[in-house]
Amino acid sequence: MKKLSKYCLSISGPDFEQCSQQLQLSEFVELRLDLYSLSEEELVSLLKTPKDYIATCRIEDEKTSITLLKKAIELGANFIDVDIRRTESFINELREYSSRYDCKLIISYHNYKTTPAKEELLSIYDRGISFGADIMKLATFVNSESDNSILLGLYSICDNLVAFGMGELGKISRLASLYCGAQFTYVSASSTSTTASGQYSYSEMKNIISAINQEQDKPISLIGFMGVGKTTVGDAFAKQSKIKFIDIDQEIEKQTSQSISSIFETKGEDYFRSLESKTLQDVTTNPSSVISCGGGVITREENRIILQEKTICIWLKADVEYCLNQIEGNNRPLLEVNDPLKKAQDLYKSREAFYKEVSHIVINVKGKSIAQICKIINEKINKPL
Ligand SMILES: O=C1C[C@@](O)(C(=O)O)C[C@@H](O)[C@@H]1O
Ligand SMILES: [Mg+2]
Repeated sequence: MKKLSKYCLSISGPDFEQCSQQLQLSEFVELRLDLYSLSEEELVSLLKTPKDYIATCRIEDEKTSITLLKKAIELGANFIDVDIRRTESFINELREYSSRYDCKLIISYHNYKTTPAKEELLSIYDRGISFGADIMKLATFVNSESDNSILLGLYSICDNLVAFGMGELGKISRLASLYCGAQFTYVSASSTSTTASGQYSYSEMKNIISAINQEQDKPISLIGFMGVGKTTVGDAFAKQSKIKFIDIDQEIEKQTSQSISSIFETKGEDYFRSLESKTLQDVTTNPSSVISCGGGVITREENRIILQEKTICIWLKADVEYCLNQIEGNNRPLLEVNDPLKKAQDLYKSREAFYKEVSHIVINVKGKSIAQICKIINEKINKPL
């Protein structure tokens, strides 16, 4: 099945103009056919919308409801929502009809007063599934925090479930359900056009989730001592994730047509650090990339601010001996001294606190393969939504 948006905007209407306006807001909507007053022509135009939608009709009269829902099925509904309290023949007829089209069946249970005990909800769930529900929806009124636990606890037992609480106290379960396994959650067009109590508006829900996931639109930066494997890991991770790889040192060498050692030699470390800052500032504007930094990038405050605020900063951590071992034979200008180990240890000591301060994620790399490190990065940065 096609991947749906996580937010199902319940269109409250009631007239055609309002429906059309609200429809603009989301790629996935619920058409509450019982709430609108539309002409035949307007209804057909609404049901022909290219958006993904659930058609719901809570009109008592089963005949009228069946006619409207069948029309929706014919005109492109992705789902129809049928209340479990309907007669068996009503449910069977619509299940049979929807199965002839590319339309799934949601069977829903609502309780506007309370949240029944877990056992009762489970038996309602089982009944819905046995009627042929593709998704079983349980929406109950939440009177205490423990009602939220009951509803959310069902996700660990039931598949194809959308369960959440109504009312002010249930609000949080509408958000949390997405993190428990719900395929989608219902939202409203605005705080004044909710179709049930406790719904977040579409923009509220999006804002909350993007605040939770705030790092996601940022590039990944790798910091850590020279030789720890930032370039190798960064390159491998970028290839595997099909995103851009940027190595700051390589970038500077490209731009100046000079090697890092020769920049150090001819222009000095301060000059190099300025180039590094400028490059870091430029490359951190690209969200889908991995940026491998030089080991000393954190010595400048302006760089630390950029890394912390504009990137998901990962510290690849290992002791100095391990790092020196890795770079044996490589040309590292800062270690062109009589006692490189001592120099490296001093450098590490002066930088360690900065690595720690700036990084959002720390990975101990010693004894791990590149593939293992990439896997850990993936696990740590991947958010469910
Ligand atoms: O059943 C549901 C869920 C809902 O009741 C809610 O609480 O968001 C809103 C209804 O429009 C929809 O059919
Ligand atoms: Mg490097």
